[in-house]
Amino acid sequence: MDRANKPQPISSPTTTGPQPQVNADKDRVSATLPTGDSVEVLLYGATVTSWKSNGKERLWVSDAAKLDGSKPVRGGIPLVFPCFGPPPKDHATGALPQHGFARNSHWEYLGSSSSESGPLSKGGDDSVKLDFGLSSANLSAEAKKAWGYDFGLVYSVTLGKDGLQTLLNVRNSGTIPFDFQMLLHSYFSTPSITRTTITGLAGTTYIDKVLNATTHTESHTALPITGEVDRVYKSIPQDTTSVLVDGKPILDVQRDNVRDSVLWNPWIEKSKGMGDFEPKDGYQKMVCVEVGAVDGWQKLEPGETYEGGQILRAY
Ligand SMILES: O=P(O)(O)OC[C@H]1O[C@H](O)[C@H](O)[C@@H](O)[C@@H]1O
Repeated sequence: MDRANKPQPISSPTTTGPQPQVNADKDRVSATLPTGDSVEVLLYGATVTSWKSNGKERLWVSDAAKLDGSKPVRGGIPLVFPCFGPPPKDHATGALPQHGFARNSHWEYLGSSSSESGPLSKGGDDSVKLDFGLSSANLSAEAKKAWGYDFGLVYSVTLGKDGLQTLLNVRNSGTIPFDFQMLLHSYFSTPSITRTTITGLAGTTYIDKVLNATTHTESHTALPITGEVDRVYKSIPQDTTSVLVDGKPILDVQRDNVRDSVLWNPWIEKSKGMGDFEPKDGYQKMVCVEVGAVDGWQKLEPGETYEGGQILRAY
């Protein structure tokens, strides 16, 4: 399917009036709603690099992010699959790089569809869904050698009046089972990290990667971010984690069939150590709330599928 080269305005035969617009070229696909809300996805990594809602950019992307396919994008929503972090050496993913291969593989644009129903189309408003695919057949020789399973991924990015949904579908298309982890490594924009708090994690057990991977229980109803944070919250009972500024929500992150979330801000020293993190004080303007399945492994038998993701709502 080589539809990526042609611009693809879409229209629905059942409705009149302004319709969502979709444009695709060989590197990226973008969609804009009549309201002006928009999303942009780079085929490299199927990385969402922009989501504008009510006139505001909601994702943070580093000024030094590589968008040319030479390195995973520092910002937006990189996709982590089939391993999170550095994989354990004695595991089937052990030869893969940190966070796996999905974020640095070239995905195929599978096309768009519009819908008047679904979680982002309340009251019959149009939403637009963009589908992207990656399978063992179009993996680099290097990644295939490191992880030789037969799989198919479909990543659906749906822009609606009420928010953005990103959903990953994983299929085992081979004859032997495999284990995987997945994560949507979202970098959200905030006007000021010192005015930012995170809610919806209280009572949850987390691994603190800054404190030698020790286990703790979250005690804050509204968690301030006052230094480097790198935590894996496991089996979160609440559906939604929210980002607040001055005590008011700016964004809800709703887990969709996944139960874990990583909270990350590199703060001063870690930002200095990342060549693609600019400006160096950019840590003041971002926070990562990353939903996924990263506590242990998901096992897929031949022919089975798994689906998980997030629904984002901006205020
Ligand atoms: O630098 P990257 O490979 O993109 O990883 C960026 C970050 O991703 C996650 O949030 C991990 O929990 C962090 O430990 C890691 O530093």
